[in-house]
Amino acid sequence: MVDKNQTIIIAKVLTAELDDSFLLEVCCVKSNGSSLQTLANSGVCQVFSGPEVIQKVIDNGLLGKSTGLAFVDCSASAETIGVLNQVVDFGCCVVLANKKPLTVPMVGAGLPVIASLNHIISSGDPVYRIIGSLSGTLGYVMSEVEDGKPFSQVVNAAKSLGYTEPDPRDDLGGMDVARKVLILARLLGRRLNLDNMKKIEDRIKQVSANGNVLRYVCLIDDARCEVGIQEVPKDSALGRLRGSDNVVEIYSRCYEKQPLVIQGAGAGNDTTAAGVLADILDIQDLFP
Ligand SMILES: NC(=O)C1=CN([C@@H]2O[C@H](COP(=O)(O)OP(=O)(O)OC[C@H]3O[C@@H](n4cnc5c(N)ncnc54)[C@H](OP(=O)(O)O)[C@@H]3O)[C@@H](O)[C@H]2O)C=CC1
Ligand SMILES: N[C@@H](CC=O)C(=O)O
Repeated sequence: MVDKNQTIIIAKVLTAELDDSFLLEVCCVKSNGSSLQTLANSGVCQVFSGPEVIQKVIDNGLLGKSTGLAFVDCSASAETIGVLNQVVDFGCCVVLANKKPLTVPMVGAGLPVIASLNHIISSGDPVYRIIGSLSGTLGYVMSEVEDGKPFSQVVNAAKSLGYTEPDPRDDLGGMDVARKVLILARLLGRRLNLDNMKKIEDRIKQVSANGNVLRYVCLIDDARCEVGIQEVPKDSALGRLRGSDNVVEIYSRCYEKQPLVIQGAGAGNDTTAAGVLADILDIQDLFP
């Protein structure tokens, strides 16, 4: 286990399961804002400081596929990309919540968006269009501001509820959604980069009194891959979204008139942790 400053190495990592009570202790230390160093006397682990320890773990072959250990990146950092490349080269299985490497992490937190899309793709069903709202933070902010709450108060609440990225500007500026959409477009075989994404102009001021609402919408079709604020009917699937819910509609040959719809909580610590755990369990069949 690694945070920005320390690495914990469990003594019997290759032979024994991680003890639940120790895991709980680690969670308590982190949520109290204390240092992992406080666990040094637990007798369960050794605690090291500095990034070079991770390199030692890699060099000692602890992260090869044959060890049965997976590498799980729950940071929001681009600094992990070098380590990720190395462990992938060793044949180690990787699970990502981190979107900065721009390769298949979770999209929609615990929602089965990637799994459903992979299912459609592997059945040979061509996907024509994906439309959705994929930011728990922006969904929450928009519906709370609609209800008359002040923007700054709502953004603070979104952060304390665990919806935002560590730096909420990633959500508010649309970059977090842009990463998710790029990841989906790449799954469809589109060779795009973040620079290719078109940002629709801010149209907040133009919302009329005709029953429409603003939603941060993402759209992928043959011609477009775009994210931005759109005015949508209040009674549409997107308009009805409340709180941190995400919704994704997938249109394919089989789902031509009635799209496959995935909807539910798209941000939050619990749903994200459940999604990471599901991904870890999914890869266990790959181990000998
Ligand atoms: N919250 C959500 O609803 C969802 C989040 N995600 C993704 O999960 C990731 C984490 O989000 P969240 O849990 O909210 O963020 P937090 O800031 O709460 O947690 C990030 C953790 O990563 C650690 N970390 C940061 N940089 C490094 C590094 N270079 N090496 C090792 N550890 C590092 C931090 O260490 P330290 O404690 O020392 O700061 C911290 O413990 C993000 O990529 C986000 O996009 C995905 C889906 C939903
Ligand atoms: N910050 C993200 C969390 C999930 O990726 C969001 O608000 O949707």
